Amino acid sequence: MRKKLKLGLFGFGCVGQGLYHVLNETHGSVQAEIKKVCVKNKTKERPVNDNFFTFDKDEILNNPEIDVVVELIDDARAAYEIVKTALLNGKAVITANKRMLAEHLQEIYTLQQQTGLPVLYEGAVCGSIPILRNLEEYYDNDLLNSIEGIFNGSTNYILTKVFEEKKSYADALKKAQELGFAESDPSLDVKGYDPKYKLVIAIAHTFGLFVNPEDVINIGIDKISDQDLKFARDNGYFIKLIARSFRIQDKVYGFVAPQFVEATNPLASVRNEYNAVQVQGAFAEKQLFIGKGAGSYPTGSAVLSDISALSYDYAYEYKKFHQADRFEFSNDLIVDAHVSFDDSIKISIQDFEQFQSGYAASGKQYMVGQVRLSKLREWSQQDGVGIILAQQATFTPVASAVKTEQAVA
Ligand SMILES: NC(=O)C1=CN([C@@H]2O[C@H](COP(=O)(O)OP(=O)(O)OC[C@H]3O[C@@H](n4cnc5c(N)ncnc54)[C@H](OP(=O)(O)O)[C@@H]3O)[C@@H](O)[C@H]2O)C=CC1
Ligand SMILES: N[C@@H](CC=O)C(=O)O
Repeated sequence: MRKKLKLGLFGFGCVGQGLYHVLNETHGSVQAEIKKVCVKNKTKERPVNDNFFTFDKDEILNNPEIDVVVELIDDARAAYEIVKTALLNGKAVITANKRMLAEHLQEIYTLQQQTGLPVLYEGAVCGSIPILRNLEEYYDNDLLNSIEGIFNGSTNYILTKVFEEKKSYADALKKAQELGFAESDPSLDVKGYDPKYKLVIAIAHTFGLFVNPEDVINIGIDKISDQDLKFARDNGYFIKLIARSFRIQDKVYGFVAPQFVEATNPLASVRNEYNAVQVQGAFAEKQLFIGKGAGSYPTGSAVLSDISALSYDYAYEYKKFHQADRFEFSNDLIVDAHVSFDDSIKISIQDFEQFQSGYAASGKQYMVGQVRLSKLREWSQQDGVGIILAQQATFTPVASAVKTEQAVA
């Protein structure tokens, strides 16, 4: 028997309004009713009756009639307090707040165990793509080797407009904001934080590992230059912001970085705000999910699906976390990268594990080769350094590179 759920909604912006509309469009097939919506700004005009709204969070959190809190606000710190209080007050939770989840996932897992109440968050990872429930249910017995793809709609939209339509970066970003794709602080998108938060959540459900987001390297698209775009076009490549995590023996690696991809790579044809997630299992091999990764209705539909799942008492079991395999997160990796930097910056051939080529043009230097991930993190934090991973980049654990060198010697 499906339960009829009484919802308390936090946030009535892009996603909150998307949920409101998709829930109304289901005409009762999802048995759920929004009882109250808590918002922040007292002077904002609302598209529905004012009686629907409150500015006092306790009107939802302390309301015994409400059994599910749907948290869709743009403030990760406030969201954490809402989610924690809701659980402690006996309410199930649905959230799309990837930053809050990534920063508190282990604690939220523990709170679920302690309270026996579920927290669902399909909308937090790649919008409308149903990846989390697939990782939990479909792939529960497959040994997964990697998960990677385009995890951010805004940057994919910007790259599409800049690369294919030759729009300016600033105009493309402005449009992504107007369309509701970008975060309230768009630097979270363009600097690669948002896809990193999603990757951290995906890692928990792929490898059963709770990783601190600060340990995961994120390089964004904000330093991609006209010269990089020209290089890509001249060679028949696209540039995509790729989040990836993979397992080599007992180590799990994960990072976000832009990469040159060949036109034949399936990710090259994923355009605008679409996202793509490629899962590789030991037995199923490669499978690719594509769908809208941002926007009001696509994300609203993922939240609606979580509401529907709650109506039949679905909860994540964190199956990979409970499996016997224990992995350790590591950044000790060597990758192939193109590095561009202003003349004033000190990067030399010796910084590379293996130097492949280099040249100087228009006051900038360009170097290509194999470099440690930790070096890329250091460089990515400096103004005037741009980093793009090579097409078909190889990823070599530092330990095995050292062993190979010793064997050669
Ligand atoms: N936009 C997208 O495509 C996607 C967004 N998300 C995530 O969903 C969440 C919401 O995003 P989005 O809808 O785009 O954000 P918006 O900026 O469009 O809306 C944010 C809403 O949160 C409300 N709000 C902010 N702080 C508080 C608070 N302390 N208490 C109550 N209400 C508050 C705002 O109130 P007010 O109306 O009064 O200003 C507003 O209604 C974010 O975590 C985002 O990362 C996830 C997937 C896709
Ligand atoms: N800002 C995010 C919104 C969805 O998660 C994105 O652009 O992907």
